[in-house]
Amino acid sequence: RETMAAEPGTSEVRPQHRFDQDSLERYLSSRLPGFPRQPAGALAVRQYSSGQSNPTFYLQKGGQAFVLRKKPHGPLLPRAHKVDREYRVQKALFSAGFPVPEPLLYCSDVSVIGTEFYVMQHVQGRIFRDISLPEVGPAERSALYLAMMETLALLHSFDLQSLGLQGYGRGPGYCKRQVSTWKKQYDAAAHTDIPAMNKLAEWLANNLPPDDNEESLIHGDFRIDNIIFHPTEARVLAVLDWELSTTGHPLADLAYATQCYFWPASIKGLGQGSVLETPSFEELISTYCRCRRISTTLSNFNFFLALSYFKMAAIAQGVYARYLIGNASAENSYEFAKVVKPLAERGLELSKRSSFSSTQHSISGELFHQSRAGQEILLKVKQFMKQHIYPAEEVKLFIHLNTEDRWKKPPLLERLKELAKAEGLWNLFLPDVSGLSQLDYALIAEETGRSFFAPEVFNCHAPDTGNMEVLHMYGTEEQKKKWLEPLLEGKISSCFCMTEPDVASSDATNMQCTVERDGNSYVINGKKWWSSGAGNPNCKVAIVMGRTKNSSTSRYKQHSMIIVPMDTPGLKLIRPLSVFGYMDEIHGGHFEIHFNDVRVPVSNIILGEGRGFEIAQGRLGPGRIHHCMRSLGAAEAALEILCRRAAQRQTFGKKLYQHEVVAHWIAECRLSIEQARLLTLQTARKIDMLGNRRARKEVAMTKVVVPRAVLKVIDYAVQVCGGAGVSQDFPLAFMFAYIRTLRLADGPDEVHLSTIARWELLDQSKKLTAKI
Ligand SMILES: Cc1cc2nc3c(=O)[nH]c(=O)nc-3n(C[C@H](O)[C@H](O)[C@H](O)COP(=O)(O)OP(=O)(O)OC[C@H]3O[C@@H](n4cnc5c(N)ncnc54)[C@H](O)[C@@H]3O)c2cc1C
Repeated sequence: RETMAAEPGTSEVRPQHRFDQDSLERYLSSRLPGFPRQPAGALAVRQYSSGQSNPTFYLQKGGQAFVLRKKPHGPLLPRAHKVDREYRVQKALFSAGFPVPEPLLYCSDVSVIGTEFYVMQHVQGRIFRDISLPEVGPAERSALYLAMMETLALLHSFDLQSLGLQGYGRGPGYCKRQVSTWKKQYDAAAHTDIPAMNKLAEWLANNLPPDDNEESLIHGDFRIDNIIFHPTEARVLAVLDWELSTTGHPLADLAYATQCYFWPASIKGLGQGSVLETPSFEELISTYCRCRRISTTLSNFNFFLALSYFKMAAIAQGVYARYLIGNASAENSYEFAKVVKPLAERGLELSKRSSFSSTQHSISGELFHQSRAGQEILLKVKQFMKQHIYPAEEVKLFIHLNTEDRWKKPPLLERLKELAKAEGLWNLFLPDVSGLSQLDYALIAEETGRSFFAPEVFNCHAPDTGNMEVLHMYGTEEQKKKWLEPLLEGKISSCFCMTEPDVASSDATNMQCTVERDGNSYVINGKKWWSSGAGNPNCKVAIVMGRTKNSSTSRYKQHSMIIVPMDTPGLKLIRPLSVFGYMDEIHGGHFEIHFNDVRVPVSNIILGEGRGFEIAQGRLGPGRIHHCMRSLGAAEAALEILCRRAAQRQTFGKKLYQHEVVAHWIAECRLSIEQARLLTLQTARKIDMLGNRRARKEVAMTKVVVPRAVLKVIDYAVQVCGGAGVSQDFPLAFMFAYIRTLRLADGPDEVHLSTIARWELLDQSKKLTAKI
């Protein structure tokens, strides 16, 4: 016989499952197209160790691999082990493009290997036996679980008729039948009395859901270890083990797939031992509901979870019964006797829970009411981050920063942008386009701020956001068509040129750059620096602020903003500026730009001569809040790094977090983040209710408080990580450099503090006047 390349998870065929391999080989040679005929007697067979029901075998001959599933030998429980049904459902699903192994041949002739069997294609990929997926990082784990949920939603979306599976199930009343089937199976296999099992059966029978006539194709055993994933991507290649598939209520599959979140701590070791923390239960539910376009508030989900536990308990009892008669297909079958009672007890407990929904509650979520659309988009963004952005960051994007192409946009970033756009996660920062409030968007911005790359993927990154706001609010139709539209589509990017090297620009009236009318043109002369994004190869336009000669005496009416295409003669990129040594290439860097007689048409002026300060005020309010929320996302990411490191490393006989000083730092970080977030949300709400101008004091307060709070968190995280914290192995140094600039950019702290004091004094004087 052939020596077999090792197939993970297989062993020699167990004695009780042996069959006539020569007979099988002869049969396959004559019936299975493409099965290698020569040399005879070379078929190698191994048995998969997992799976408690229909024994499954790995077949190999002539470099080709197949999988065979058969009924077990000996007496069997009624209605179980129907391999012909498995074959039929796989065939229908494969034809519909659903990920299942291609079924190749079914044999009802028991004379071949002693029982019915079928053969399917062998799919090469990853199977995770431990549901907590310890072999992958949190981002990949989330991505894999979310892919699994999307696949489940796809399964439930099929129309039975179009699959040709009419009559596959037994009609309406699935839940009722399930309760009675599993009760019968349990009774047939039970060897001791377990009161919780009886009570649970009774509760289920008396609390059947009113919509028990729903009929979708359901899998019946939908778990992560029944899925083959792509070898490197978070993509489902095949769903296995269709023995329990039928038609019925889809929430039964969903509850079964998410039961691990409620798994009793006392049961360990049956592939379900650890509680899954990432992704959360809510995320799985919301992914599923989004894909099926149903509400995330699931009524009667307690019934389905209780049913799941009842079924698990009955299956465990059945496996144990088969073990007692020597007919179980896995080696650890005897352990199943111990789990029946705790499973039944957990089922009873779950039956009493009143509601399950995917709405996540946090202190800020309860105090600040998000719109329904805001909640949904936030959840979609969270999933997108987990499914696409974190895995991309882990494997590709950070590596790109160290290549010679680092000033170019990595193609992966462009692909992610397309994906985000297709999902409608695009231009969320602009209320008139997204329909979101500032409060809604503030929470979304925080989520995207966890990654350096995410804001751009969602077309929500500075300075484009601010420039788009300017053009949207103040641009002419022609300006909008020419520049706003391609910016909104993400086809081009832009920069904003206000700060100058030769004058203190926190007082913008110092500005020296001139914008002078000359016939049908404006001519721009001057030097700018810190023009963020100007080095992006896609940066096609700048909004430039400069001094215009006019008759007004007000210091704040001497300046104008004007649109300057980057390829206008006379505009020259002089040099990129570094930020604590970082060039920030992926965001297009920060450039010094000189303008020498740069001539643009008069139609490029925005709003009109002398209106520059007016525009700057309108531009900076919401933008500052978004920056602050994004940086809170970075603070959360830094605190996560801090806590992980504190739990991993040990000094002087204790884990780092066990030293009280480190524990206090952790607490301080949490205090800072919560306080800063509450202020930011409060400001966002005020902008929503009263507009930018009336929220100026709050905007200034937020702009001072948040960067300070976030820097404090990052600094503690650096301290706890030791030398690693300032190295390229951790993102903390880059985070620190970036957040530190927020205490200068968009106005230094001192300017904002002066603003706050001015408004405070004004408010106090109003109070005094009111008292008099
Ligand atoms: C990473 C980064 C990106 C940037 N991106 C852009 C961009 O895209 N476009 C753009 O135009 N600019 C950008 N800037 C520039 C930024 O907005 C300016 O640096 C900022 O406005 C301060 O101006 P300045 O550097 O000229 O500092 P100055 O005005 O010289 O101020 C220096 C210091 O003086 C003190 N000071 C100032 N005013 C007062 C006061 N009233 N009371 C007490 N002390 C005071 C403060 O401590 C202040 O930090 C960016 C800056 C950085 C670091």
